[in-house]
Amino acid sequence: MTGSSQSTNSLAEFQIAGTNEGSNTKVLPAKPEPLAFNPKETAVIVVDMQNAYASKKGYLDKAGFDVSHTGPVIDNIAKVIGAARSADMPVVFFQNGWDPQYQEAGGPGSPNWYKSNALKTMRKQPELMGTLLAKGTWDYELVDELTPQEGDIVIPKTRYSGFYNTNLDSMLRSRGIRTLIFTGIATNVCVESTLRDGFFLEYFGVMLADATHQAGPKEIQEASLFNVETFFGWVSNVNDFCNTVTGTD
Ligand SMILES: NC(=O)N/C=C\C(=O)O
Repeated sequence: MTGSSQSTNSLAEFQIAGTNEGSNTKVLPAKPEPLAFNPKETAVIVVDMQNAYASKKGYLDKAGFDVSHTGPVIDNIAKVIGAARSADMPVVFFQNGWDPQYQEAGGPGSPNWYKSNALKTMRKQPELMGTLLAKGTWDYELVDELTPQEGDIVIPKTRYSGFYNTNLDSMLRSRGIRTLIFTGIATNVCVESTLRDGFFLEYFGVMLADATHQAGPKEIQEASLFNVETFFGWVSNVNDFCNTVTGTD
């Protein structure tokens, strides 16, 4: 278990006392200190595991980002999803993108028009128009290895944060969810944006470092993990999460 100071233990004990069902509470090894959570009040969030972000010839690849190391992340997310399903935790899949005419992306009146690297790539290569992040295309689809099953929740989104203009918050609140386990791509964009918005809405956010992948140089992954563990939540890993949930630790 990481973080073994007196104050660290006190935090986990304090959190256990604050949960609704103390007897179900587990303690997840995490940085900057272990985090107490109740699996019945926890959901796994899978951010944008679409071909666009995880596959060669997808949007990120075409825009010049390195996606050659996403394979292990896909495998790790599959393990997290398996553990979550075995514990009856909701699994929420996000799909990022827009209608094929890109009305939902926003035009020149939207900062998204200027900042979206998908839109910029398509403006530079007009032959790609309609192929990147457009609903109904291969690019928009979730990768084959992470296909939602009955009971999973799939939410489309049009901006980086999964809380923006979606029913995520009400869907989580109606299920009594307090803790969110984050996986997906990209760590520093949609994963971090969603975790940050969750923090403002009083969710306890945990990023699983080896179930996320950055868009940009690898230092960006470290920067995002630093931001999370220092300011917005907790950082853990796939083995610790799965072992804690399935009770093998
Ligand atoms: N899913 C993401 O983190 N997306 C990052 C960039 C983009 O969608 O342009």
